[in-house]
Amino acid sequence: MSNYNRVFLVGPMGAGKTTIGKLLARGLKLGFADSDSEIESRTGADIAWIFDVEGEEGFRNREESVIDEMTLLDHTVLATGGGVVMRNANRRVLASRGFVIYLHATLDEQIRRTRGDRSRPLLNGKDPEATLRELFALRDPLYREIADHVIDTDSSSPKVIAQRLLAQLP
Ligand SMILES: Nc1ncnc2c1ncn2[C@@H]1O[C@H](COP(=O)(O)OP(=O)(O)OP(=O)(O)O)[C@@H](O)[C@H]1O
Ligand SMILES: O=C(O)C1=C[C@@H](O)[C@@H](O)[C@H](O)C1
Ligand SMILES: [Mg+2]
Repeated sequence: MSNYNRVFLVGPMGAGKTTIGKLLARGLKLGFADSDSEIESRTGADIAWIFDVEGEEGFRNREESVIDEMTLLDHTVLATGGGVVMRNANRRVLASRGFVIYLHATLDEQIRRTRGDRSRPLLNGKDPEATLRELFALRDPLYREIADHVIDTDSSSPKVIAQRLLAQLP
């Protein structure tokens, strides 16, 4: 994988966008950025707080403006939030401004990787597994719609997946 200027990672919660993104950026000698972290540092509050106070709509508004800016950063691997594909405007800029990689994880693996982590407000309800299932049914086609490349993350470590991406991509 060479000559990549902007790489955007999409996929569900627990797919490894943040974890693999850092390794991939190192391998590509690119910078790394994460839209969730950027939203938190701009707001001065964590995502759970933003959902509490401003609701999901408030978070999505912040996310849309951060995505519009960050998809213009050159020499960067950008890890996005799991719900980024819910807005048309985000899908449009991701698809048109860089190389989009969909990190795919099965529902079972999403459940395993997110269990007990309270930092994802959408999973703090009564039945996080049902929520992950519903979100995945809705979003999987949208991740695929904008992806230039899809990689399965279920059965390998983040390090191996990053290496595989470095070797596989055109
Ligand atoms: N391939 C993998 N194998 C095993 N564990 C993994 C793998 N990828 C990620 N993980 C683990 O799953 C958890 C979630 O990973 P990470 O935070 O990178 O996901 P994410 O896609 O950025 O999620 P979000 O959309 O919520 O930001 C972390 O504890 C990470 O170490
Ligand atoms: O899947 C989602 O909708 C989310 C995923 C996280 O990355 C955060 O962006 C936030 O918790 C919402
Ligand atoms: Mg992340």
